[in-house]
Amino acid sequence: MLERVLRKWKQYRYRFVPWIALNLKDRSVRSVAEGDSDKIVPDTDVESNLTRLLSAFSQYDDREDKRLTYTAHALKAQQNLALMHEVLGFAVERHQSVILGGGRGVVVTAGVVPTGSVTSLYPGLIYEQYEPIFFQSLGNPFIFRCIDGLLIDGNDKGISKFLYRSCHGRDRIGPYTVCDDSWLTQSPLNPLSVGQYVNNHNKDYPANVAYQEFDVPADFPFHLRKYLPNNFYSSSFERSHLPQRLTRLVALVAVRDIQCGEELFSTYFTVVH
Ligand SMILES: C[S@@+](CC[C@H](N)C(=O)[O-])C[C@H]1O[C@@H](n2cnc3c(N)ncnc32)[C@H](O)[C@@H]1O
Repeated sequence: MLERVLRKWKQYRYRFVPWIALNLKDRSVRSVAEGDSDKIVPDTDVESNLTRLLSAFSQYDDREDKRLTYTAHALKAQQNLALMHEVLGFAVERHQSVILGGGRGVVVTAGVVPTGSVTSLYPGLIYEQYEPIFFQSLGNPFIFRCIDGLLIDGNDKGISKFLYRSCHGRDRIGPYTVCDDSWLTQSPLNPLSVGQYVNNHNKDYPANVAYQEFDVPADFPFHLRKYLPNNFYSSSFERSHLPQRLTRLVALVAVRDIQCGEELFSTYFTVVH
């Protein structure tokens, strides 16, 4: 009996550690097959969705990554939100959740999201299982666990914010940045980077998006990397013995059409069979 319980427990690829500890009684799970096959749509679709949108941002952007003034930053964020609507046919933004006590959530503020679209991305600093994340994880509800054990810290405050900014600066190549840190502000320059605010579904609000993990291939256009909201905690030198991936992204993919005004809800629990 105990063995069965333990086996079942180990099968959980729980996404948010503190949340699962407090809400076991409310759980409902999304099943995925063995391996990393949590694919809602082919990875190539995720990549083409992204490159289409990021290329549109890039067309209106300077090549070099200068620090913007507060006003210029806010204007660019608004411009990119409008471009998102134009290119993808919808826009999403942070908003008070419809769930009482649910804090912030993410809402479709324009257009309709077609099934299979990338609605948002889960931003943050990526840790290997053996890397030190203890202090960052204290009281932090934003640690996302990937199916293969990688952890993504999507907290936009405190030590998490400090570490992301520091790795963002470390990995600059001359004047160019290889990831985006504007998701740490109120106005992300890539409006997709709000997936960390998506709340867990409940019986009144079933899940309308699901997490899909995606490794960015080495031939991803360099000039678009500055819009990607993830980076590794360890440097490329420290990672030289590991599988080569530019970064890990977690896309929240629509599992049905989502209308304007609806909030996005995911499933924080995933069982791998
Ligand atoms: C990843 S964060 C999501 C963003 C969060 N709502 C916020 O305001 O920052 C996870 C936390 O959101 C809250 N949350 C998520 N789903 C919820 C739900 N269905 N009902 C109430 N609170 C929820 C819990 O506090 C959880 O620890």
